[in-house]
Amino acid sequence: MTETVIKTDKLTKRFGDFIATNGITFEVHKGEIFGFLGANGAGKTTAMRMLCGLSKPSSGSAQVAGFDVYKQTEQIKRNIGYMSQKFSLYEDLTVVENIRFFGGIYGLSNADIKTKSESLLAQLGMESEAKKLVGSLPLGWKQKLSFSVAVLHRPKIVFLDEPTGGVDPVTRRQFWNLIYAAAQDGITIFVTTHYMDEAEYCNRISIMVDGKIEALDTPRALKQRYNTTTMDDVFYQLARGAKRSE
Ligand SMILES: Nc1ncnc2c1ncn2[C@@H]1O[C@H](COP(=O)(O)OP(=O)(O)OP(=O)(O)O)[C@@H](O)[C@H]1O
Repeated sequence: MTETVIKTDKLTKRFGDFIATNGITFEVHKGEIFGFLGANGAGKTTAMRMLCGLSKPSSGSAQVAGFDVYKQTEQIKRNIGYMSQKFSLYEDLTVVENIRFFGGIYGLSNADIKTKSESLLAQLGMESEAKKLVGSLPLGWKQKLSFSVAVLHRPKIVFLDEPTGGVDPVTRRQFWNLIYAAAQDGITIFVTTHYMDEAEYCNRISIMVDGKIEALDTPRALKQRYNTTTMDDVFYQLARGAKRSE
């Protein structure tokens, strides 16, 4: 039977009178690559912050890795990885110092950190960059490194908020190879993106419009339902009626 690692029921976040995330209900399964799409301001980051235990919902319920988002936020944080375009590594530490630092935060032993950093650097082909400052690396490398660090402690789920923003298609493709490898290892991937080619790489996608999930299915089923051949067009058909966009 498929294991459910995220389960929400009418999850809602209000800011005063404004409903940023409006009653979303969905499930994500173990090892799935789940795309969380929506136009700017649709409510994706707000929803993701609640799932990561960083923001308390106004109403509804959610369990992440089996833990409750109201009462068990510390357990949630220990079982997830998180990466956003805005939060990255320490630019003034070297590659290997960053790996050591985050390994320590995640509670890995020194021996484990050493083995993991060697295999991580080999996987990324970054052995000769180990002693370089992260700040001196190209953005695409930083993002790949940042992802690898976010899964260093082998979390059950990794949340990625627009992880590939601003990099070229080749680098984005390489980044997705890392995502596939992590998913193969049983890590569930929850990813927001504005790139529709990336949406195609997901097992299932939800599309949010003005705080609500308007569609949720495989890319293939969504294209059939909206009678089109591209995710771009599915997205456009759903999002064109959106009242919010920034
Ligand atoms: N702390 C807050 N107080 C008031 N309004 C907020 C707050 N955080 C977010 N919002 C509003 O909630 C709405 C949803 O924002 P959110 O950042 O979740 O959207 P998003 O789908 O992640 O958009 P983007 O793709 O631009 O990151 C926006 O209209 C935003 O202005």
